[in-house]
Amino acid sequence: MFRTQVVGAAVLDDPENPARFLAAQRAYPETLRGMWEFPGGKADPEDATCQDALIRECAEELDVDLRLHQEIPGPHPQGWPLKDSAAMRVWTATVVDGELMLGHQYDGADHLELRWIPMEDAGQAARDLEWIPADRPIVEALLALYR
Ligand SMILES: Nc1nc2c([nH]c(=O)n2[C@H]2C[C@H](O)[C@@H](COP(=O)(O)OP(=O)(O)OP(=O)(O)O)O2)c(=O)[nH]1
Repeated sequence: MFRTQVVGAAVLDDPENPARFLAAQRAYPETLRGMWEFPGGKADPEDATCQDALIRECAEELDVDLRLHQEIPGPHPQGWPLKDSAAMRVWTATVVDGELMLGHQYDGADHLELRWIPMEDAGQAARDLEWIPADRPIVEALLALYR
């Protein structure tokens, strides 16, 4: 049992045949600043489900409405283990309303940058990013889904 439930979105450019997915560069805390992650956050007690939490977090952080597709199942029912007794459930998703503020258009407080990452070349571009270490197996699982 993990104390903190985190949820994350692997936002795809196309739900069936994705060429790119979205990565977000964290702005805080200082220990994670500059590292890349899946947009999302902590599920709140007010969220009826993890899916609701993920849609809410992405509306708040990215100002877009997501449709969720499939879960990228982790090794545990609570998803993928992170640090500090937290685990993250991750879904693939697409944007159904709103515009992503890419690159330096992004002016929210949570991230330094949002970037589309190409999935071609066996995911080399994704692997080259400095991910939060706990996210690396999730990135591999995402790439494997569409290989
Ligand atoms: N959102 C997100 N958080 C991740 C990922 N990988 C990872 O280890 N984490 C960690 C970082 C944080 O300790 C925690 C999520 O917290 P958060 O700061 O994003 O959540 P939140 O928006 O609800 O934040 P807050 O209100 O508590 O500041 O999970 C990831 O891919 N996405």
